[in-house]
Amino acid sequence: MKNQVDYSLYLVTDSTEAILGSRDLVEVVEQALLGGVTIVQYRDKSSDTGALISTAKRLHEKCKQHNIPLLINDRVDVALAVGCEGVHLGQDDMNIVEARKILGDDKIIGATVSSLDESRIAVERGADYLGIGTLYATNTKKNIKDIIGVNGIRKILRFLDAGDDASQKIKTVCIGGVNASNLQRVVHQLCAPRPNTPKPKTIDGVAVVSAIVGSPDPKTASANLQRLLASPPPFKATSSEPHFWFEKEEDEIKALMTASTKATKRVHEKSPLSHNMTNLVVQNFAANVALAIGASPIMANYGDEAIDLSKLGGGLVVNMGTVTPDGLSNYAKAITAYNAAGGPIVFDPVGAGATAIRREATSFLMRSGYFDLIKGNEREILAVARASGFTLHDNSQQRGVDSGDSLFSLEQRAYIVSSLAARERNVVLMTGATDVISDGTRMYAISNGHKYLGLITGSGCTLGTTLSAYLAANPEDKLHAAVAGILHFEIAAQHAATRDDVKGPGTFVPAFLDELYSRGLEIVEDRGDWTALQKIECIKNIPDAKLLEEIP
Ligand SMILES: Nc1ncnc2c1ncn2[C@@H]1O[C@H](COP(=O)(O)OP(=O)(O)OP(=O)(O)O)[C@@H](O)[C@H]1O
Ligand SMILES: Cc1ncsc1CCO
Repeated sequence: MKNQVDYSLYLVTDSTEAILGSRDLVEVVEQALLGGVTIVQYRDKSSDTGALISTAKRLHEKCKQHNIPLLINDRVDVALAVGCEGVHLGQDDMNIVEARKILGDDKIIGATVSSLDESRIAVERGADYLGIGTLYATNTKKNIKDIIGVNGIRKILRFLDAGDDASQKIKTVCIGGVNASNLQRVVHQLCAPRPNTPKPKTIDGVAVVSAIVGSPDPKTASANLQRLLASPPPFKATSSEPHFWFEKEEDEIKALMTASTKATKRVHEKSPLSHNMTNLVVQNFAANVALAIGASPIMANYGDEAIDLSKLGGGLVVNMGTVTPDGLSNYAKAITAYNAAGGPIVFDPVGAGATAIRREATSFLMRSGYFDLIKGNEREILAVARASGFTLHDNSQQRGVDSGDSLFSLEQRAYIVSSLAARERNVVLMTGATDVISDGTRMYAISNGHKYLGLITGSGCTLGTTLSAYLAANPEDKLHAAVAGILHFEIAAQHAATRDDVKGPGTFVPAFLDELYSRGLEIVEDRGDWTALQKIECIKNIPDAKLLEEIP
């Protein structure tokens, strides 16, 4: 019986005022059952035993009517008293072996784990499933130590895959901050293909708390999460399934140019908010670039403010150019808010590989949530690839925040960028004289721009600002949106640099702002055409060089 349990939409209850409010928990759970949750865990850390048993009995009645198992968090005695289907034990709760002796083999015993060691021990002690987390920080769970992100969960899944039969067969659910706006990408990221693993262990379910219990309509919220679980995510094929939609490269480029024109028009129509949490060097320049391309900038570094800002339909840039401990916790809050609202986030890991602090900051931010687009120069993207779990066969240490000469060929860069995008299930852009961008499947090299962009500070940062607005205004295809933003930015730079009044990097900056503005207007008013100026190449063949290896 317990082998048939469906862990896919796993409801964990919460009776706190902040989440349940004044509603009756049993009624909320009944609604969730009607909406389609597949298993329920009753979690209540504050009620006394009598109240726990009484609520658990009522919950069990409802669960039985729907043929759904009920587990009790922490309290084996309550599970016994109620006769429900099992328990879920945290690291500080009763040992699994003891619980098994009391409950017997037929009951379900789950365990919370957040490390390889805890997973190994839980399997050895005979847990039926693992609740792996914390995935993302939530308002109820802020203990940073336990936040392991998608990568931490992937590591545990791999570890289980490499273990004995019990390890391979154990069921898994992820927990922490899963909601309707991130559920598909979390599952999608956790199911990313792995080299030499034809059928990798994937997650069996997602545990949800606030997105159901805190919803004013738990039935609809659960049904919506079920629908999201059942439908394919809005992503295209992955890099393990090469998929090109155009037989001829020129057709692909033509489609890209049509999409770019549309994307620029949309930025002007919508004037999306570009919320910048950026470094101290570029604040003013970034705000001016946002205005010049038709977006609405706001420089807002207070993390809690993102809860409101994220609901305004804009995009967020997290740029760690002048990172501080305070900054990091503010970025994490904003990432949580934008992920919850579903707004795009551009991550600019400035100087990512330069110091130990920046390497740790990169890894912390990658654990804090999902980035729709990660952009950086070559060395920064290499550092991000390491933080994502790749080993790179390159020992170069980043020197400053600006990119130096390229370490790799164009094809090698495309390989790195597309591998990272496939693993993160997002878009990755590596800037330089030639930019390389990929969503894990499609790969483009863009050679527009001008060398003056490399001679002023903040060209990469303000490109990030530009991309946040392009992604916000064009959510249906992030790769196309980003290409459009890059073209707008770089073709404007070409125009500016070749003007008679521009004598060098100093006079280039104001001319660049003027040209960003005029190029946008030309497109909007159907006076301009970038087709003749674009220098885009589709990259179809990447080397099978062992440049990157996923950490086993
Ligand atoms: N030599 C060049 N020729 C053409 N375009 C360039 C050149 N160098 C940089 N760029 C363009 O400048 C922008 C920023 O890229 P770059 O790699 O210099 O970013 P970065 O090092 O992160 O910059 P920063 O740290 O100053 O913000 C991109 O649009 C890129 O294409
Ligand atoms: C120069 C510099 N230092 C930290 S951020 C920054 C802006 C360019 O990335």
